[in-house]
Amino acid sequence: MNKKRILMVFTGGTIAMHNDVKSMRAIVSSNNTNLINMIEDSFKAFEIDYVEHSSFPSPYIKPIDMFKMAKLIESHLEHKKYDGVVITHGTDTMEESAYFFDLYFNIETPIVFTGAMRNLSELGYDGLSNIFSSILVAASLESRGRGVLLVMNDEINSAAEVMKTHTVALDTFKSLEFGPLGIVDSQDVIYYRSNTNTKPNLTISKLTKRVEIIKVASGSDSLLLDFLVDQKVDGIVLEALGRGNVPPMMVPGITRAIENHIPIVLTSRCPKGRVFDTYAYEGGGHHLKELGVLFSGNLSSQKARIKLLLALEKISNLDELHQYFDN
Ligand SMILES: NC(=O)C[C@H](N)C(=O)O
Repeated sequence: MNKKRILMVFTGGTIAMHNDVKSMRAIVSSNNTNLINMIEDSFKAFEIDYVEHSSFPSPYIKPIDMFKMAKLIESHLEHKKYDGVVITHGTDTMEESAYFFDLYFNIETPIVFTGAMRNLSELGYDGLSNIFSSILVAASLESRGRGVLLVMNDEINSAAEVMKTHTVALDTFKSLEFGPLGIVDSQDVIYYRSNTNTKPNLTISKLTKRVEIIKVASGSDSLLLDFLVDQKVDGIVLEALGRGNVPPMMVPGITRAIENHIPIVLTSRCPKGRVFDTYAYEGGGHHLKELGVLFSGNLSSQKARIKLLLALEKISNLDELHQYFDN
């Protein structure tokens, strides 16, 4: 039987780090040779091609890097047939890169993100088992057409739903609202449900915009909104209160941004649930909707930012942007 063929792309993160002997704190490894040797020893049942893209701690990864990675993977997939793709990535911004890819790619081939919470020097390094489960998921026919996936701790999550929820725990990645799509158990890839998201096709040919996030708190006013309008950013995501409400002192800033053709996307600082136009008081969701604010369902602010960055490359008209967000 032919071996399944996997494309593995290294981008960095704790999965490829080790402890500095002096400080005993994690530092980036200069190459992935150790990791590749471990993979080669363990996974002889697969044919794996390796791409050493980078060794970034993931806080260094910018949206433009995500775009370049997506292009690179696209060109590999055009030149050779793969059963699946596995991308190793730092966990801090993994949910953003994975969601970027989810919006960008419109293919059946499984793309799986994975990483580690413990580095190569630490007891209980979880990188190898995460890579193993990810290869199994990427090679599984059951994974085709499910969008981009994130596999850690033997759980399979959808890039559109998943979030890093714990600073250090091995089971940090959770789809808080819906639970995992499935699991890996004794080398079996088992799916329990289908994805909830209907994703717009946001395959883009360039990435040029700047979108910032403002977190709303009690007493927030228009200071940060005014600053971003003055800076001429291309879009603003508000991580608002509860169902999607802001203090009335923010309304002048929101109005000014929209008058300056800067789209505003509404998310909630609650980790679960949709934003909705329930409240008609000044600054309430209904009022914000009347002002022209875009609603982003149950996306986190960091994912809504990625969606707006991509959407703005396709469209700048507010009415048409509503098509990408109001669902
Ligand atoms: N577990 C990790 O990978 C965290 C690391 N700071 C990173 O995102 O690169």
